[in-house]
Amino acid sequence: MSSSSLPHQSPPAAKPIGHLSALGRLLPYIRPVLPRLLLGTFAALLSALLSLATPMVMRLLVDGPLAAADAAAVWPVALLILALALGEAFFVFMRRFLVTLPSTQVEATMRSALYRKLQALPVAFHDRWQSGQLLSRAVQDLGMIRRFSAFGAPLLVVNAITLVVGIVILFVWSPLLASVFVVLSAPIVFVALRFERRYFLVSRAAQDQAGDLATTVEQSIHGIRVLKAFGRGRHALEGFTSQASTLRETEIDKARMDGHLWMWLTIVPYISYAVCLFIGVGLAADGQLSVGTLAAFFAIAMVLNWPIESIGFLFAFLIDASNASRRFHEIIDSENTIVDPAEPVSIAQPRGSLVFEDVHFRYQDAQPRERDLVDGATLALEPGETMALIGITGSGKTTLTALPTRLYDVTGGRVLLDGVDVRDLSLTELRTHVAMAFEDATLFSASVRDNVLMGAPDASEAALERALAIAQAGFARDLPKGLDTEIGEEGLSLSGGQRQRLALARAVAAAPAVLVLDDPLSALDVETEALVEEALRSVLETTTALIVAHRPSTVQLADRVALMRDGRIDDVGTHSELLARNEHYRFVITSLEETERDRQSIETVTGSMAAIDLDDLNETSEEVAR
Ligand SMILES: Nc1ncnc2c1ncn2[C@@H]1O[C@H](COP(=O)(O)OP(=O)(O)OP(=O)(O)O)[C@@H](O)[C@H]1O
Repeated sequence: MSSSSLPHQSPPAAKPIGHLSALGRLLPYIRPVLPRLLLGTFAALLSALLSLATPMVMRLLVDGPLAAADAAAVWPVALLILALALGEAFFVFMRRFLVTLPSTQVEATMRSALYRKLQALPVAFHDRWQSGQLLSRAVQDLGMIRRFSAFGAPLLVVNAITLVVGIVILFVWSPLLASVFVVLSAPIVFVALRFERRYFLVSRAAQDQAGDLATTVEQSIHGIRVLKAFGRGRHALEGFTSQASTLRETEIDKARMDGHLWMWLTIVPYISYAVCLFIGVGLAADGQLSVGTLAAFFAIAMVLNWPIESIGFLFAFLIDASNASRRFHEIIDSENTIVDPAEPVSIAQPRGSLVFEDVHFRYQDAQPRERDLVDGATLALEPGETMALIGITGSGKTTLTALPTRLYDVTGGRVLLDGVDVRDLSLTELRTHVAMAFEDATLFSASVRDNVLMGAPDASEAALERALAIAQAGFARDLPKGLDTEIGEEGLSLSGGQRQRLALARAVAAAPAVLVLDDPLSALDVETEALVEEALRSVLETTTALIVAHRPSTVQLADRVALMRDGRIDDVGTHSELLARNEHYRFVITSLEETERDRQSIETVTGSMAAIDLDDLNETSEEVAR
């Protein structure tokens, strides 16, 4: 899927909800730490109010001891100003101390909630969302929300209150000067509104672009072997650089808008001060205003300078945080369609009968005119039966095998386990009864033991040994720390065949009633595959198995074979029955045999090449050269 077609990547055309509503949605996460955050905000408010008190004391100083030339009276006032400054510093410290802890807790709680949701959301959700978009929400957006709750929000509240209190003081001292100051500062509101409209879109675009960039990094690291093998490093770098410069331009756009707003927020108040100074000096000269009041008026106006100037970045901060909240809630609000039923049925002793009953399935992004990918598949597996599933590529085999464990839900028909619709079982119980191994064997950054026992953490050591033996994964014991060896991210330090064998051991260790294997032996060489198949027979005697087969030898492992064609089960029977009666089956088997022959010849050639002595090769080439 092309990245540009993903719905979450482009900024929304219109604001779905306002900034305050978007931030209000964070309340459930903030509520537990709200008292402490409010206390921090209160400390910040006290420090701001103390900063306003200083000019008031100065006014007393100028109109009192200074006007009366009373030097002795200056000292107590100076000490009072010092005390106010110390008080202000103390409350600044208290604000930081009080808000840091709760804001990190908000971030951690939200991150856990996001991770829990991502785990619960169905595979169909993950098909549509790029990993980088999820990653950037989990890291960048939540960091933004933490900083806003610790710093932005308290400062916004405090600065707003400081501004109001400061303006009220100005009005008390000189209604005329205060009115001039307020009226001349009014254009700031229009500038801010214009800024809000434009900044909202650019801020959202930057956050989405950061997500795209994270996706690119993730993909290139994930696919580093392919990039290196095909010499595509430069191409990947060019793509990354182009994305990075797009993000840079967007960030510059943001900074430019911020800078413009900041400029107006600086210019406009200073024009107001200049006019006020002009009028104020006139008033003082006429004796309508004391010199102390005029000095204090400007001292207050200067204190208000910061709350006014900070509106710019705090407003930008608020928009960034509200966008971060929207992006977070886009995940949290995603509907999880694959959930436990209201009243789950339980199967105490599963026998392992698996039935597909007129099953239909189509992916979410399928076009309306396309037929269903699984288009009325009906298939019954008896308890303990091993059924191979074959068909030409794209016939829907992998998709069908994803339905019993509810990786996807059927869009029509039913999948029954021991006669119970799989949607009526709790997901935990269902996935205990049905285990899967995929062709693409994913392992985690954990020990071999933890990887294998993922589906059965309480399994005994004997069960673990048995699973490893069946999957021919004895090599794991020879790793540096045996089964406690940590395997690298996604098991990339192991060979493809080794990873597949561990993934198969994981499915076997889960001791399920039904085993669904989607071509899990494809990376094994012929001999190892034969050994695994032989060992699997012992498991498969008691376990129902549905095995997607791409090799004739896997087909022979099965009791019966189901032939899938155009999303339906075309025929079911033993290998020889189908060979005798079904032409399409013969065609599929022939093509599997041809593919297998090609594979074996490649293996033989690779094996012989490995056996050639390099000295012989050198001698031969020298002879050829001669
Ligand atoms: N997550 C997905 N979203 C949309 N379409 C998908 C998705 N996964 C598979 N498809 C499409 O479904 C079709 C059938 O895929 P599926 O993997 O089930 O076939 P298959 O028979 O297992 O093929 P193969 O033998 O090559 O593995 C393909 O055309 C594929 O493009």
